[in-house]
Amino acid sequence: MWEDHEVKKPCPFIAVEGAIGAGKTTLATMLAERFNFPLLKEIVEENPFLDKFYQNIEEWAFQLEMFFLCNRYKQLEDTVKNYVSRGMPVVSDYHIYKNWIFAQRTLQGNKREKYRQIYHLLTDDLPKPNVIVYIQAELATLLKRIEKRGRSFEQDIDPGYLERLIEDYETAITQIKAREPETVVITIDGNTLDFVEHPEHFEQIVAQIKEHL
Ligand SMILES: Nc1ncnc2c1ncn2[C@@H]1O[C@H](COP(=O)(O)OP(=O)(O)O)[C@@H](O)[C@H]1O
Ligand SMILES: Nc1nc2c(ncn2[C@H]2C[C@H](O)[C@@H](COP(=O)(O)O)O2)c(=O)[nH]1
Repeated sequence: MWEDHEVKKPCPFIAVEGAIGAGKTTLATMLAERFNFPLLKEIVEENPFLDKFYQNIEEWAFQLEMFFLCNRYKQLEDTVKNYVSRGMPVVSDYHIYKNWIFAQRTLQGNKREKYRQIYHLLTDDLPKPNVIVYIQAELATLLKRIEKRGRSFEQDIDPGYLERLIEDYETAITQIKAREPETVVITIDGNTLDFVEHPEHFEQIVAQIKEHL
């Protein structure tokens, strides 16, 4: 149980967010290790639609978004059962809202409306993270990191798509701040803070998070 407080604060459910390649998985893994919290990690490599999606977004968007949604729903259901409902902290490399951020960008018309209804049915009653670590990164940074990560199906991602996602994330974070004032949002400058190469940058982030735990 999480009972390490003089003033009662909620048990940490931390989500690391940011656009593709911002450094979510890397930072979430480092934070989980540092705080000794269980890590909830995105399933990417086994996704059967990602490759096809990047070749033809319009054709494959609905299948891909549904696959991500169902996978994350199952993962979060397990996380709630195993950790959150038992008062145990957890760190995740995504927020469930990510599904809707992407779906608004990739789906149109009837399919978007069908997806919206299913998204709300599945997620409205799920516990949401109470701390969001948002890694803000510009296009040049994302492109560099995507190249560094080297997944073949991501190497030809349209920079315009990434640019729009950067804007979508900015909008989404602003909306979350307004809608959920109780959620702590910590914004990290992913362009200048290099927590991979510079341990002192990581320590800076840890100190910022500790203030809210
Ligand atoms: N702050 C950083 N500085 C330098 N390289 C980074 C940084 N964060 C992540 N990386 C590298 O960039 C690539 C993408 O990071 P990753 O954590 O997979 O991003 P995301 O999960 O947001 O898509 C990886 O190769 C990782 O090692
Ligand atoms: N269309 C969507 N694509 C998604 C979603 N979640 C992840 N992704 C893509 C983006 C990357 O190519 C890859 C891994 O994601 P990272 O954010 O960890 O880089 O999968 C989604 O919900 N919809």
